[in-house]
Amino acid sequence: MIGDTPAPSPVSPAASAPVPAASYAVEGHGLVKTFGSFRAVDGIDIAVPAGAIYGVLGPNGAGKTTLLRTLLGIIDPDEGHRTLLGEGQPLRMARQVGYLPEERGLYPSMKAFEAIAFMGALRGLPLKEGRVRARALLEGHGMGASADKPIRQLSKGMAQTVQLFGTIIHEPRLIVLDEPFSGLDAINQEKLEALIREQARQGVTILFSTHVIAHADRLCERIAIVAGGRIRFEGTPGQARDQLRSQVRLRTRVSDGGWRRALPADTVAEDGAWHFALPDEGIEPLLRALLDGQAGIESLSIERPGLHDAFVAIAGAAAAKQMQDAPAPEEDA
Ligand SMILES: Nc1ncnc2c1ncn2[C@@H]1O[C@H](COP(=O)(O)OP(=O)(O)OP(=O)(O)O)[C@@H](O)[C@H]1O
Repeated sequence: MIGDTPAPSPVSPAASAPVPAASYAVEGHGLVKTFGSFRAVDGIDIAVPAGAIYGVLGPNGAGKTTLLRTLLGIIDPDEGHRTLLGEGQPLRMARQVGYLPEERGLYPSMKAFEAIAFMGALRGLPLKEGRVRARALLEGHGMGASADKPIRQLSKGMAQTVQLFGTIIHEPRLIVLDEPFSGLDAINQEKLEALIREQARQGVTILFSTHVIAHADRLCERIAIVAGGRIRFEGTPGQARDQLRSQVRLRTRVSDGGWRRALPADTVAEDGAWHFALPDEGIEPLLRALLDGQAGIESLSIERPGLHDAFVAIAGAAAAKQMQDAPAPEEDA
């Protein structure tokens, strides 16, 4: 579910109306970053629409962190150029960006609200204002009792939430989160998803990397699937799924008859059921043949492929094996 954030229309990229350049919060063109002879980012074009929740999805070592750092201006590309909030020199926009790096780190003896205010100060927010906002953020998210506790007394999930609050305290226009869900339990993952949606509702652009398909599926209006330093797919999760055909599972009481000629050529019999991809013409002609032939339909299901199936088809089974899937949280608050 994408919350109340306006989503781009779910049409194929070819049919999409061109988005005006100013509507992109982040753009990268022909980006290449090598470490020695290794191309960690190998010719990437990316455009993140302003206001979108955008996921960069890929296995460990795919180049996600290097891509995010390159887009942010933390490292310079060997080739290509990027634009952050319309600015060709990304670091100039640092105060309007919130960045949660993959390596987390807070001063253990600092109080939670001070840590948040301190991170805001690094992005230009006056400390006094930061302290007020930090307390409000903590209280607003049920963590008021932890405001004066030193970081070392917080649980890992709470400390990560504090760092996240420090990432957004200066009210950035763009939030970039590198693997924000890793190390969080299901409840804190759910809270983080809610926070991301809340920011997006306020018009903030969210760009995050993940190797958990379920998060991208639930949150993102658009995704880029990255493997081996390249983008293998870019579009909506629905468009990714559309790369595969829906799968039909049919059980019949009668096992043979003239109606079997109507089964598609790719049909396989397994576990007492017929399995095949949904034909282009739909299920209706087959249904007619089954009814006319008195096949005795016991069950029929048509399943749309999940994003995980699409990921396997796009990035390959080896890359998919390295993806870690998380349990789906309960419905959103
Ligand atoms: N500073 C560096 N020097 C040498 N190699 C690097 C450097 N940074 C990244 N790499 C290599 O580039 C590749 C891509 O790394 P990157 O961290 O961008 O991937 P990732 O998709 O974010 O994966 P992970 O989630 O594991 O960090 C990896 O093989 C990594 O070892």
